[in-house]
Amino acid sequence: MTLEPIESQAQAGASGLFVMKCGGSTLAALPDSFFVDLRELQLSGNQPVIVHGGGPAISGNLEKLGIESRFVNGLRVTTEEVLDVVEMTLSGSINKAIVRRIQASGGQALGVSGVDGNLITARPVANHHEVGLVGEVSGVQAEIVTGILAMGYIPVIAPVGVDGDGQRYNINADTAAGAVASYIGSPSMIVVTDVPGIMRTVDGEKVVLPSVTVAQIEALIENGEIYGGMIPKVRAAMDCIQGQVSEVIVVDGKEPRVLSRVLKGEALGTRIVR
Ligand SMILES: Nc1ncnc2c1ncn2[C@@H]1O[C@H](COP(=O)(O)OP(=O)(O)O)[C@@H](O)[C@H]1O
Ligand SMILES: CC(=O)N[C@@H](CCC(=O)OP(=O)(O)O)C(=O)O
Repeated sequence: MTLEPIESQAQAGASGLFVMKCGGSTLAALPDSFFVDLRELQLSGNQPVIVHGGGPAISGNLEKLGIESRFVNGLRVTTEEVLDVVEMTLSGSINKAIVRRIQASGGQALGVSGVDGNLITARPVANHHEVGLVGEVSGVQAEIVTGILAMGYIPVIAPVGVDGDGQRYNINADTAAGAVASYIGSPSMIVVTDVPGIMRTVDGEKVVLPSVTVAQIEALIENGEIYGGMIPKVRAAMDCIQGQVSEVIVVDGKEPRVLSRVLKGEALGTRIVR
């Protein structure tokens, strides 16, 4: 398999619209300068949309409450009892912590979960017999996202979905972010995590792949070089890289001014392209 660098394509496009997924692995470690960079991007006419995770915080809260938690293929087995903690953590403390950090940097943010205004509608995943109340996205009310942007706020979205009967679902944050990017027609999605990109071992050394195509990803999953928490990211990328979403970039949130550098097309992290 050859993995040649591929030139960056759309970045934020003319609209300045981009979706950023922020993983629970990195949220607490994000420096204040990350939010200053975000604020400056917003001031210069970009339209950031944030979808966040919070897996480690959910696991911590479940442990404190003595509720058992386990994952099947990267998805948390979710009962109603677990879902109470998932919703409390994602839509509550994590969502509001991000909103507060943006506001403290001088930016304007409005936090919602996928439940608010039926923003993210969901249905049970195919393997719901194994994982319980985990959802896949059946729709996104794009006009809520664009409406929040039009008011001058950065939408901060927690990945909890709802169906027509009012049933809640736990949605993997990478999956939710990819769906939001698709439905709002964002040219790119930036996945901010705790590693410098998608890595593989070459001559016994770990190297970051500057770019990978959707076809190459399958081989990397097959040979075990992509595993665990990276799997939902690349699967979400494969699902959303079509239509208007032309690239998904996986980057480390601790890299200085990572968002503006990625949007300028700098070779940082891994770009997943068609
Ligand atoms: N090929 C790979 N390159 C880089 N990281 C990988 C790879 N395969 C698996 N991973 C794992 O994926 C993790 C990121 O996923 P996860 O912990 O779920 O983060 P997040 O909370 O940001 O969603 C990395 O810390 C690393 O352990
Ligand atoms: C179904 C499922 O597994 N949902 C995730 C939602 C949070 C998430 O995805 O957070 P990260 O991005 O930090 O991993 C969970 O319960 O942990």
